[in-house]
Amino acid sequence: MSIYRNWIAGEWFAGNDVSENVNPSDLNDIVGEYARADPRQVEVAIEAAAEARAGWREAGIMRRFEILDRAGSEILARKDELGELLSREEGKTRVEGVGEVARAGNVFKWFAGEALRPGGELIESVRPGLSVEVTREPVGVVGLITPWNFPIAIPAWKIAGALAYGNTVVFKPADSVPASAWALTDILVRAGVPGGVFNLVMGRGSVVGETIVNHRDVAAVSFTGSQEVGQRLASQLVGRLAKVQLEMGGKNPLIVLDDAELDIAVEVAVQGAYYSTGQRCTASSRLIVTRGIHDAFVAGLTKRLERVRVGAALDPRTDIGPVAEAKQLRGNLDYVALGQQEGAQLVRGGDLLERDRPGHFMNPALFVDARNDMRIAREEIFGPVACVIQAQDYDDAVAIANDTPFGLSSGIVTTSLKHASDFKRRSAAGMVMVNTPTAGVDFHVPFGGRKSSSYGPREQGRYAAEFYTTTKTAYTAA
Ligand SMILES: NC(=O)C1=CN([C@@H]2O[C@H](COP(=O)(O)OP(=O)(O)OC[C@H]3O[C@@H](n4cnc5c(N)ncnc54)[C@H](OP(=O)(O)O)[C@@H]3O)[C@@H](O)[C@H]2O)C=CC1
Ligand SMILES: O=C(O)CCC(=O)C(=O)O
Repeated sequence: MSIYRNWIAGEWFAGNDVSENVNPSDLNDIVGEYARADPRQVEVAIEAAAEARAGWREAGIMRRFEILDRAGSEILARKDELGELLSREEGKTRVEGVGEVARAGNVFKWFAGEALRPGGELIESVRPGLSVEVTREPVGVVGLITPWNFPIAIPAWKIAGALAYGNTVVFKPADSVPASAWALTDILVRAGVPGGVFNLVMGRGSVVGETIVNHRDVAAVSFTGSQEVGQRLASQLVGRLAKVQLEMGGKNPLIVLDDAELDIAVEVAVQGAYYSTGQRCTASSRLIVTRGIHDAFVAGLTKRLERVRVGAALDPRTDIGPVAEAKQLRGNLDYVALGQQEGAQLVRGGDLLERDRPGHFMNPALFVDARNDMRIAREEIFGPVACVIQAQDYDDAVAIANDTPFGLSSGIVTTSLKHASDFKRRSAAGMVMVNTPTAGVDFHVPFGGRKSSSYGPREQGRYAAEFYTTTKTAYTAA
């Protein structure tokens, strides 16, 4: 098996250490072997990115547009093949894998256009005879650190944004899912991204990630992953006055009101809580249900879960693939045990599933009689585990929904326009959904949350410019 290499300073570099990319649907299937960059190689990548800054700025917006657009076109043209690769390495179903690749392609197309959109303002000065221009400039070398749950879409929205606004990039994907990151790099290289402007450094966070975060030439770091790591990185980065953007966990509430249409409520809950194996920071892990509909909702959801098929990611009959990693599976099972110790009632699933091939399969777990102060209701589990919390009425439901250390996404299922409008206003989350799952977002609008979920400016859409650029105010005397 040939070893996939890192792209550093315009060349493919081998390494002394290699990671095996294992298919979570079949632990005997090795997707590929990927070189891990050593600290010196990461430094070379950063130095190359620093040197490439001026040339990339001068290359101009048409060149940026062409490269990003070309990359987007190839990603879209190869979405089935790349989607299959993604599903093989991460475990989401083929439909989800292909959908994620299409999203990545569209992200590149959108940011290609963004490179061309006019920026800046010409403002009258308060002093006669002066004019003021406010323009945006790239921040410089940007480090991008991404997680395993969206192996191509998250890298895409960070890389495309960084490059569109004229920055150079050092990109570190999660060690367990390098295949999609490598394929994306290969596409960018063939799309014509100049040497040094974009660098791929695969490997472990403790080695590659730390080197990026602590290097003085890295002006900004965009990170998606756990709150624990994100918070630590932020203090290191702020300590040396670098810019930082964090997208971390969620404990997203889905409120179901008495007036909800039951079928819609059940479907929105199943999709939001369990699809993609619950491995989305936007997953609905707290189902907050008012008294009048509670029993019917629990019965409907339990029945619906009987029809959900857990299986190999590439089996067309599968609704929910395996858990992506052994460590994550162990964590999920520990939370299932903890929930029972805390007094919540496990009404379905939560156990390991045997398939014909060895894989990280578990039955989606549903708890009822949970309280919002239980750890299963406060901590991000990041797996197919959801709990139902009963609320007295709408106001009680909103109070419970907002009582969380997180604030990424929230949802409500209701036929009441009054409650829907009110909830959009009162929800303490960065994204609010009405009659649609808390997970699954558009690629051209801001993404991010509040409290412990996010830190720094929003990702995606035009709002991405806040992180990837810095403003300059110029005064000219007539
Ligand atoms: N919001 C989200 O989308 C995500 C949330 N999570 C949450 O985090 C939990 C743990 O998942 P996990 O993958 O371990 O998340 P991590 O936060 O450990 O990993 C996210 C990224 O950060 C890197 N990293 C880890 N340590 C460092 C470091 N010291 N310096 C720089 N980079 C570092 C990782 O590298 P590597 O893994 O390669 O070593 C990976 O690329 C999940 O159970 C879930 O709760 C996880 C993923 C995504
Ligand atoms: O829900 C989505 O579409 C995006 C989720 C996401 O970005 C994440 O889980 O990290």
